[in-house]
Amino acid sequence: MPSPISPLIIALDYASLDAALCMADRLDPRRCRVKVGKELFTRSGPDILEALHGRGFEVFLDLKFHDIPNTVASAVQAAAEQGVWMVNVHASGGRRMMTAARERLETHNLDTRLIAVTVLTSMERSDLAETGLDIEPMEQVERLAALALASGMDGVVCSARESARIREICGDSFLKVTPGIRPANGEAGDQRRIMTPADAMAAGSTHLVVGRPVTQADDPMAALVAIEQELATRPQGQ
Ligand SMILES: O=c1ccn([C@@H]2O[C@H](COP(=O)(O)O)[C@@H](O)[C@H]2O)c(=O)[nH]1
Repeated sequence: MPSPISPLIIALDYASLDAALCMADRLDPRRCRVKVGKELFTRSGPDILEALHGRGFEVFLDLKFHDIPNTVASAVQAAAEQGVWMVNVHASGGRRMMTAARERLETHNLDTRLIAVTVLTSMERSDLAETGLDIEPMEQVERLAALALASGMDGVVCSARESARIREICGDSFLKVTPGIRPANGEAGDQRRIMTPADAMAAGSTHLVVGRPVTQADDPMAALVAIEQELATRPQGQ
């Protein structure tokens, strides 16, 4: 299947396979990738992956594995063997967990992108403090991104607010997959560290994850086209 040149990944956060495919059938796999998350996968199982692959989509399976190294490595292997383009783990699972996942993919010659979640985009400083980390999200994101790089990850999930800093620390080719994307004046909802699509790209994000701004819009296709136009018309060099 041809890789889309677009950085857009549409989050298919739906409660059924039929609802997700209804949306997918309006999308063009040459213009975006799609993301399958916990709700949809728990309800539909691997059938959704087969259906999306059959339609030509590259799929990011966003299950954020976080467990002991052997369990995570086996889950990552299972995802990759189902042909997903990208899968993720939590960087806070630590170096041995991430390394085990990387080694498992290499042992089985699986080329699925493997990335690690740093700090969820729904979290702000006060949320971190309640978990015992009384620091700015940026500090923890920097720490976990460096650990993810050292543990063989292809990139991280972070907010676009951290993309520029991660590019400095981890380089251009290290993927910065950024949810929390909101059009100007868009509703943040439960997200806390947000950015507009154009600003996120200018900051160095390599991929933009967009869910509700498209899927919950009155006219999802118009919302998607508006984002595509915002990206197409952003100033050169940004
Ligand atoms: O830190 C993270 C990690 C994952 N997500 C996922 O991205 C989408 C965002 O959806 P919106 O509707 O655009 O807010 C969603 O599937 C999350 O599970 C994230 O938001 N933040």
